[in-house]
Amino acid sequence: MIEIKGLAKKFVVENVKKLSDQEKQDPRLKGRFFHSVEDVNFNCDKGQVLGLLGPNGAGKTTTLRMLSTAIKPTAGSVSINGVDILAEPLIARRKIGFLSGSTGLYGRLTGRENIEYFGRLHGVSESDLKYRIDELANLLDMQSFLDRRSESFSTGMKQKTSIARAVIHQPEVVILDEPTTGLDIMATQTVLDFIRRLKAQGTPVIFSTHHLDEVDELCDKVTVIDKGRTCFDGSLQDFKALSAGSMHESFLTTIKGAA
Ligand SMILES: Nc1ncnc2c1ncn2[C@@H]1O[C@H](COP(=O)(O)OP(=O)(O)OP(=O)(O)O)[C@@H](O)[C@H]1O
Repeated sequence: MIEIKGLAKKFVVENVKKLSDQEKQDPRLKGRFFHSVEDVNFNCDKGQVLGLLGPNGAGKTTTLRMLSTAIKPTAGSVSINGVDILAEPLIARRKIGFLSGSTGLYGRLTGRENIEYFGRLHGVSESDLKYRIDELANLLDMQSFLDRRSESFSTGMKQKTSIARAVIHQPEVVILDEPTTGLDIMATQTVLDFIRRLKAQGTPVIFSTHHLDEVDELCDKVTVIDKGRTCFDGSLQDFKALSAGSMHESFLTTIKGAA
């Protein structure tokens, strides 16, 4: 179980002139600080999949980067199965599998070598590593390119390799930032099936997306963030019930309600 309470993150703005017009008018800009995330709350239980939604710039990536321990919150708490990630970041890091939107692979290494490298960093034994990589390559349909240098990979190949790398150590919680962005229909389905399998194994999965059909297909829970604040947090059924029409209408209702 992962529990997020009152999460906040502000960044120093070096030069206000460099902000976009939208950011200059954003109420989160306060003096020298841009408060990207102001008050985010949600939790995700064993075997649940949570879809994190929100307009561009809402604070989804900043939130997920805090959960992954990549950046430190200004305020709030995150606990994973009772471990406070701020108090014990090293222990927490082993419990988390994180796919960032900009995860770079080492181009000179093959897909397999990239995954092995991360596995070793996480202390996975050599025998487990071989077994796990074979298993992940099967699940993510990677056999045809696994032993090629990753510099020549397509977007889908890179994303599958990055996902395998993120979960090589069998984390207790999986966090994926827009895992299907830029993927074709087949690769998207492979990634969605993979998330479904994590759920079946009891692993909580939190993923951000702009695709409401994916949320409908996979999620038990929905959290909507707008301007750095949680404006909806509930079950998929409750989210759908916000509107008699489509999920798009439900989404717009949560955003309008927050305005
Ligand atoms: N290091 C930083 N310094 C200053 N501002 C930042 C920094 N990182 C993010 N921001 C700002 O915080 C806001 C939230 O950004 P974030 O990337 O979390 O949004 P998002 O919801 O993931 O958006 P998208 O859907 O477009 O990916 C944006 O206005 C962004 O420019």
